[in-house]
Amino acid sequence: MTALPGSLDATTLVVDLPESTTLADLLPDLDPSGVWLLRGEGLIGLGTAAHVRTRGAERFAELAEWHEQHLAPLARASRLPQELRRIPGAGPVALTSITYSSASAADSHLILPELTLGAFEGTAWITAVFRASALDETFEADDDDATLRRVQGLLAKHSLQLQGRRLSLVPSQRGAAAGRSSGSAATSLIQGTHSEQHYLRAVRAGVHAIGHRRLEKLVLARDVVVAADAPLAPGPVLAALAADYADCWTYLAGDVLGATPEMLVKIRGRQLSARVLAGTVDGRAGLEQAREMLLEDPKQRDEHRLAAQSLLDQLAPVAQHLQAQDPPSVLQLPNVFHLSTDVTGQLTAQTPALLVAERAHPTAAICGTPTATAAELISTLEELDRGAFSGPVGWIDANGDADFGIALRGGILEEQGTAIRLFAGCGIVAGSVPEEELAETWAKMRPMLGALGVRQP
Ligand SMILES: C=C(O[C@H]1C=CC=C(C(=O)O)[C@@H]1O)C(=O)O
Repeated sequence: MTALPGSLDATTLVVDLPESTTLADLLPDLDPSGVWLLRGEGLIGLGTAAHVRTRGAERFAELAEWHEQHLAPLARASRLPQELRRIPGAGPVALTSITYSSASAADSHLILPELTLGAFEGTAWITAVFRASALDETFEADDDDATLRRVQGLLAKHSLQLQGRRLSLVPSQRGAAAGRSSGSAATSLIQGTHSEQHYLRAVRAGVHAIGHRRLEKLVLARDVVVAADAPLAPGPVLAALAADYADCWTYLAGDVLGATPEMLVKIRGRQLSARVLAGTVDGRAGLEQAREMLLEDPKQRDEHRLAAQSLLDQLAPVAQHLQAQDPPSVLQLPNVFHLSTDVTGQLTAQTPALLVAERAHPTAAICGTPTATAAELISTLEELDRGAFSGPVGWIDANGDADFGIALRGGILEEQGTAIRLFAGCGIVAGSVPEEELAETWAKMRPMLGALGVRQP
């Protein structure tokens, strides 16, 4: 585990965004280090004050320990303006992505941005984090003018300015990040780790294993690569996702980015909630047809039931009053429809948020039932390192409030940003048809392919 040592100091200010501008509207002109946005609101991290990287079976525990030792004290030490005190994510906050598997060769990340832009229900703020070692000798922590000068310096570094309370882009910097965007880079689709034939064979083998009662469900994923002739800038790609998939959580943490419709677990004090998805119909179907195909198909209902049940079972040791919506509803997205179950509950003890996420992960929406059997078969049949794909992604604030989505409908930047590996998986149950599952993986990759300007095969 690596992190920047030295003590940290944070300042949070309430700001106004320009007229009719959301955080998402700023994205094309920014070079973010972390993003979490829903319907234009949420968090955009810029730069890095501290970056924790870790791997292996202890990755959740190590990130939780860093949170406890460094982020939690920062909240106690920094003043939060009165109107922000009840806002989740206001003040010092870290963006995180955690690998699906403990065996992954990829890092899990906790990133504390040096500057965070936040917006929630119409209130906007900025949080600046300074490393104490970087403070100049004359700086006095209680000197408001000096603090403001430091904040202005950080804003300028990220092409932003503050005039009174009004936050805006420095006009000459507009389009700076967009200059490196997917729009200006030519992109092409190339094969991922394996061929489509490999995926069809894996699904067949999965159905066979289910037929022999080794397990009830498993989720099999595949990857493709989008190559670019220049480094892709996350800002414009994320802006396109946020515009087209406003009902999904648009995310960036470490090198993973995308727009996910699935919430693994959201924590607010002792309250928790989740949105479990499983069961899919292509978005080209009409709503009425999709409702019938999802709600009245025992195969889809079974696939979904197993996913919802896995979350309830896995959270049971740390939560009480767990309630799952029944029957599930149908979630309509531009590319697909899903069966969806909202879950609510209450934590029984002060379990650290990252350890709650560890409990919840992996659900049968991305692994299977029973979990251990499915996980083992997935690693044999997929022959992929999923990295951050299908792992928890989101943010955690200093008080321990957190959003952990599941990193779906996204990709992982590679080769200094000149390539991005897209992943998609499908729940396989008895009766799954390999060709239909392959088509579903393409439907699930549609958001990223569109944002990257790649025509879908
Ligand atoms: C594993 C993925 O989606 C999961 C979430 C919703 C529906 C799913 C399905 O119907 O197979 C998957 O369980 C993915 O998008 O790669």
